[in-house]
Amino acid sequence: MAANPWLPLQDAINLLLSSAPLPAESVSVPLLEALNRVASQDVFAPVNVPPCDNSAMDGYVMHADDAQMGKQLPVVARIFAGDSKDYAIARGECARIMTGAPIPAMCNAVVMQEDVTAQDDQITLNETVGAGANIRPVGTDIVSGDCIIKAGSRLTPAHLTLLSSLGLAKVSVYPSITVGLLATGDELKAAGEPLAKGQIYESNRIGVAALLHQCQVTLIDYGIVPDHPPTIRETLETAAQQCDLVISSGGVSVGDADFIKDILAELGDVAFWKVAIKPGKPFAFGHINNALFCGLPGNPVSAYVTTEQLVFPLIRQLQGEQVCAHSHRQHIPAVLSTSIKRRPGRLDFQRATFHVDADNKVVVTPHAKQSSGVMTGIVQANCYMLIPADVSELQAGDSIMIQPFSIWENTSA
Ligand SMILES: Nc1nc2c(c(=O)[nH]1)N[C@H]1C(S)=C(S)[C@@H](COP(=O)(O)OP(=O)(O)OC[C@H]3O[C@@H](n4cnc5c(N)ncnc54)[C@H](O)[C@@H]3O)O[C@H]1N2
Ligand code: MOO
Repeated sequence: MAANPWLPLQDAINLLLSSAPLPAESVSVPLLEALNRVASQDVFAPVNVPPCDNSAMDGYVMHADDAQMGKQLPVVARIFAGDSKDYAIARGECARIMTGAPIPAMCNAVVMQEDVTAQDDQITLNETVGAGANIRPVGTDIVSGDCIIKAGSRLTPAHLTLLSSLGLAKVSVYPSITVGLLATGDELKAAGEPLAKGQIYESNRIGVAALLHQCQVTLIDYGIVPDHPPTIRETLETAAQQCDLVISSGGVSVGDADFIKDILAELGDVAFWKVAIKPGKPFAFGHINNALFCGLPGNPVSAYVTTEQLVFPLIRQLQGEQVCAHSHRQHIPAVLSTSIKRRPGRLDFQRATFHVDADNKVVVTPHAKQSSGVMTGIVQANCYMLIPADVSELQAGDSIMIQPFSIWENTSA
């Protein structure tokens, strides 16, 4: 047997990614329904944005030769945003212009109204400006024909705003994937039920479901399943028929009621089930017929961390993103505020809090309680602090990488 039978995280993610086919189909949906989904086609701009040169300020528009301090100019027109008239503004004249209004022919400078003295229909300039001042030229943002969104990009509110600015009401995205969730364990009770001795409230399904909401999957809840192999088998078979991916929690370690790996091996295959991360070492991955299967550890923090570190990259690729095993999350360097001693062997995702100090240094402090049953640690933290597998000791002042919570690396193609 190998000295370290646990799979390094990168290898585990690479195995997950190599099992995740990219979606083939595409659906066109209204923009708001596309939020957090993945573009299935490159999007090319059908128009220029802005469509014409326009004013960036409320002020006065003129030829730049007239935009000299002390100059007096008659105001011969008022131009509003959306105005389609062709104004003829001669040299030695100007027009009142509002933000967003088209720049008339022969004019090439706008002076802000704060920089003029206006009286009756005449202004005196208190500033000199050059050609192009306060003008947003046609196509500054987007030139017609530009590729503005690449296939494989996850669509954010900014993408939707951009698409809308081009007059597009729909966008092509990859179809939703269906994910089944179940929690195994005789001790688990649903909220609202009384607890008998030794029982606990089940919390992993809601935590995982809430995390997966961020990737817009269709969820099917298979509930709490007792540690009874025939019932687990039957639930997994049903879920595998109905879902692209089935996720269970609990029963994946080595206890006498940990049946998940054996049932997975019976119904399909186990690609791996031990990953060198802490928390989250027992994590089973495999197939049941055409469905992919992830068996999360039962401890709530372990289930949460493995969802973020292992299930997310898998789902993102299943949804059409091209995911990179080592940069699917944003990492930033930080300075450790305290010394740490620990048992090496697994990449540790310690729950921690970072802040930026007076010298602009990012300083990170691990949470006092690192047990994989302590969910308050995650709630109170704002990042994971990553201690490499081979490190057993760190000193205050050492440099260390952190992953801020809820910020994904932009791996868009
Ligand atoms: N001899 C060994 N024991 C354990 C090992 C090991 O390597 N050797 N690994 C430990 C690690 S690390 C973890 S993580 C856990 C994972 O075990 P399981 O996936 O089999 O999970 P369970 O035993 O079913 O449950 C663990 C723990 O979590 C509670 N739990 C389970 N499901 C839920 C849920 N849906 N909501 C809330 N809490 C849940 C459960 O009651 C247990 O307390 O194994 C270690 N053991
Ligand atoms: O890996 Mo377990 O998840 O350490 O508690």
